[in-house]
Amino acid sequence: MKILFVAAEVAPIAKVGGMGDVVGSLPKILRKQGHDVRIFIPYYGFLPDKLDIPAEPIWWGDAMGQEFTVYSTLLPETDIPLYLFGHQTFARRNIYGDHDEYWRFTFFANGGAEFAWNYWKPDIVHCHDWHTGMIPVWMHETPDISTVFTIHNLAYRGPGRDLLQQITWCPEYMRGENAIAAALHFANVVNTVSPTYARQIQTPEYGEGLHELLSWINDKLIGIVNGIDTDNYNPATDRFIAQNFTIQTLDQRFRNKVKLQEESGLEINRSTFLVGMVSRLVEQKGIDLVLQIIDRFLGYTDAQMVILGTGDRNYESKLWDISNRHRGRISVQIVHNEALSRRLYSGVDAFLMPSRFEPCGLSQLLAMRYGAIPIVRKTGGLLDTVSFFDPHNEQGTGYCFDQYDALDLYTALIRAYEGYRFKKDWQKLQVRAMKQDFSWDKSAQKYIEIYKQVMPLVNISEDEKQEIAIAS
Ligand SMILES: Nc1ncnc2c1ncn2[C@@H]1O[C@H](COP(=O)(O)OP(=O)(O)O[C@H]2O[C@H](CO)[C@@H](O)[C@H](O)[C@H]2O)[C@@H](O)[C@H]1O
Repeated sequence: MKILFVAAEVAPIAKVGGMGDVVGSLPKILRKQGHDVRIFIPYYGFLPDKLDIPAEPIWWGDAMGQEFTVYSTLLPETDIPLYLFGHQTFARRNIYGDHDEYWRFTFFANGGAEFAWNYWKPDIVHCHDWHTGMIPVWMHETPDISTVFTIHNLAYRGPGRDLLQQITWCPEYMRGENAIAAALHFANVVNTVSPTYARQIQTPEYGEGLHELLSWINDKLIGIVNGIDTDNYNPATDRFIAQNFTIQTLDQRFRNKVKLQEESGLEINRSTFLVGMVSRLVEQKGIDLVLQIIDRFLGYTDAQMVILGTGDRNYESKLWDISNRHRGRISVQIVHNEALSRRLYSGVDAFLMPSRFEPCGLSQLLAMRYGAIPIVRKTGGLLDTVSFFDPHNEQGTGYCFDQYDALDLYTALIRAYEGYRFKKDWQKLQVRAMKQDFSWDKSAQKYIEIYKQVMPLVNISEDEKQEIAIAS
């Protein structure tokens, strides 16, 4: 099958959060399975620092009354063709946060559709989040291209219908009040990134105002849990961490902790309980709960914390204030730093993720991969990927709490703090967490199934049709 991924982010060259990880890792597995997967992203101003891009474009196009160019290169260290949508609106060095965000990503999506119609025609355009929400609308009358739309974050719904009508071709028949809603109506299949979240978004509490529409389309809505790139994120070979280790050499892991304490200005002590967070600092991630309990937690225990993240100014400055009050006990790093994130995953004892909602979450998977025990709220993908630690039966992989409530979080943190004193049990818990299979293998298979389901009939050869008939 020929599949074009269209997205605003791709790791490792243009990543803000988890969507970038997915777009950077799933295509590798799909290509290994013999599918021709290619990626289309904006040509951001910082990309020439990160990869070789030929000076000459491969294609010129028009969308929304503007000309654009497309450049062709490869995703670093892969054979995946990467197409860059070139226009000066993307020449800036940031991905998000500008006043014209709705315009420029709708323009990008339109460019992606033009590219798929006119230059490299895929069987399926796989669209990611609101930035690409209009593609299923534009494509739905193209008989030889189908669309899959993945919701990584429903909280961002993109431009409303009025703006879309002003800036782009928004056909009369289009339904949906914003870019995401339009995608939900017109994509051939919609998925989100865990089964629990796929159910939750059909309720008013999690549906961001779209729960009725999501329930209505539920026969084409599925949840597929994310994987991680286990070659790239491997504690045995990771070149960014101080000490490589495996399950067999877990006793060496403390060197990463000491290094992290040193690097973050914390008191160096390998037996102090160290909790970490790597997160976008936004409402979704439960930062307000953390702010409510942090003084008490540091006051009543001798634990330490390292927080790495960027996001809302308000959260950034409150965390910064706290770090000034508890010097040597908590380190707050307001930067986006991939290498430091790996040193954090490999050095902390426990990893905190008290999300208000969580479509899947990759950070808890990375934490487990690196032997850090997750402390999570039981919601969305966190519920699907972290199981309750039961020391008596030696089961479970982390500490979980139910309610979005500061006391519940505090109790879970204290349980983990106490649990850490029982070194043997803790080590068994680490081994169980590290043994979990978070590779893409199973989930990639599920994506292949949905691609097959929506494969345009006109693109299927007679032989393949016969195979399908036999199989069904
Ligand atoms: N300051 C920083 N420095 C370095 N690295 C940082 C960082 N802040 C975050 N990261 C990295 O960004 C990624 C975050 O991924 P998550 O999936 O946990 O959350 P996110 O909300 O961004 O993703 C959304 O999309 C993904 C993908 O579908 C869903 O899993 C998730 O639930 C949904 O909210 C991790 O790789 C993490 O290490």
